[in-house]
Amino acid sequence: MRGGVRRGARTLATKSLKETLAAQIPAKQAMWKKMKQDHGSKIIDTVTLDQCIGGARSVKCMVWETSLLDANEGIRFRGYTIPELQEKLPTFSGNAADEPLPEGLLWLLLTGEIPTYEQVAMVTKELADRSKLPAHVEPLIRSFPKEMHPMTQLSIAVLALQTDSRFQQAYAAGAPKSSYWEHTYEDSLNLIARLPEVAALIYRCKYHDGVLGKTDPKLDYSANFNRMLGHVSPSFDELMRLYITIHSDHEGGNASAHATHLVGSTLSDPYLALSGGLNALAGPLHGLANQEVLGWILDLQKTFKARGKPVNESTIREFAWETLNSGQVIPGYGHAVLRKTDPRYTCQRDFALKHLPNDELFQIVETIYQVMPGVLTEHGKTKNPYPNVDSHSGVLLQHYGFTEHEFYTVLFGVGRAFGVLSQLFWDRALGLPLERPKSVTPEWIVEFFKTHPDGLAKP
Ligand SMILES: CC(=O)SCCNC(=O)CCNC(=O)[C@H](O)C(C)(C)COP(=O)(O)OP(=O)(O)OC[C@H]1O[C@@H](n2cnc3c(N)ncnc32)[C@H](O)[C@@H]1OP(=O)(O)O
Ligand SMILES: O=C([O-])CC(=O)C(=O)O
Repeated sequence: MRGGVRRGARTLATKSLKETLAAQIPAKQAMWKKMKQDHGSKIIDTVTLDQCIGGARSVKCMVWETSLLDANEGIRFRGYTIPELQEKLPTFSGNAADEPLPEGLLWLLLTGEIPTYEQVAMVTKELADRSKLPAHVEPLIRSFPKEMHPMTQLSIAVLALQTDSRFQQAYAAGAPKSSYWEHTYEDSLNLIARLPEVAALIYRCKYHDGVLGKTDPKLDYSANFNRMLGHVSPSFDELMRLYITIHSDHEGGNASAHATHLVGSTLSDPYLALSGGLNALAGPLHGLANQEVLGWILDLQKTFKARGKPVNESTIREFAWETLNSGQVIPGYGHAVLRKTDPRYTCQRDFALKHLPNDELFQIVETIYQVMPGVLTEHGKTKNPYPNVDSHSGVLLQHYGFTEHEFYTVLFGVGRAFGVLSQLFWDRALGLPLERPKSVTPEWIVEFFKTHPDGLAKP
């Protein structure tokens, strides 16, 4: 099936992505309506004071169609684990051993169905057709000061793309609620289509000569993104396909997904909503951890070179304790929900074992993996001493000469757009309401426990 995705043309019998979604909406709306009628007033969770103060960990209070996280197993995208996606989603070459195409994942996230090669080819073409930036965006990116963080640049650039928002235009023209899904679809696809050029412009202007590499209509989304960034290695194209796929979604409660969903619930358009999500992703406890991990590893190397010692289990342990004793976290380890090694870490490790087994930084990451769970367990604070996705991504990028680690979270942001915008589509198609949980003051809590010393009884 080599080249099938590139050359696949739409046959008359094949519905487009938008037509497929339009056909799904009535049944989905009916399903949720019935769910509310049958079970709407029943209790599915309770909230302790610890959860109220502690970032709402594990409180079930939002719906998310596109993925679900299990603390031990990790993420499932529309019910599929990462190895299952790698087995079932179309690849660029047609070789099943290669990495899935994010265009196929987008079809899956939106529709819940594994796409055919033909459907994936349609998405590749649709994204390419939508990719032209509004004229003012490129000069804006070129005007950013070099020292501005790439995530700040990305968030501003996404806001600047908003001048083209179909949702905003339709809303201002009085569009009915029943049509919101359509405008959200248009904005979300346009936004996903335009992110690679925006990200590549930020990268080329901040670190290089400001000139984008040439795209090729025969290539897919990820390979063309790499070309614009200035990378031409087919093996790096494979990594980019995997990278975007695994970073796309992590159920609804993570900070970038939740922020996008929250902002979108006010009927802000997808550009405003995604920018909010990207701002959350830019925090070091969330997506920025991938930049921090690489920084930590490079510091480790530098420190022990200066001390005349090799990087090995013993010096990694020493450096980890220095980090912990200075009151900092070990980036790339721990997780708000996961309690085992993140399967996104494992699949990146598998990629490294296949493509770069002898890479020096990969060997260091392997040794850190041997040492760190023990150190963090001895430290005794973190509930999860195992690595998360951010622990591995940087060393893979470094291997392909993508050394500017301050930029890594931008790549995460491009991937995350696939998941959060797919959900935003369903938020509007299902008419989900304004999000507005209840907060309480410390005085309210004190008063509450005066009258309910044991709290409320469990149902
Ligand atoms: C894509 C992603 O967002 S994946 C996460 C990326 N972030 C990182 O890798 C940063 C490092 N990790 C962390 O800071 C945390 O593990 C988080 C933010 C991811 C999760 O935070 P929480 O859910 O609060 O974790 P947990 O309940 O285990 O925290 C308990 C304590 O252990 C500490 N802890 C958690 N992870 C670590 C770590 N990697 N290093 C040191 N201490 C840690 C917490 O800071 C907290 O300390 P405190 O009681 O003094 O406040
Ligand atoms: O789930 C979380 O809280 C953080 C995370 O790993 C992600 O968003 O990818």
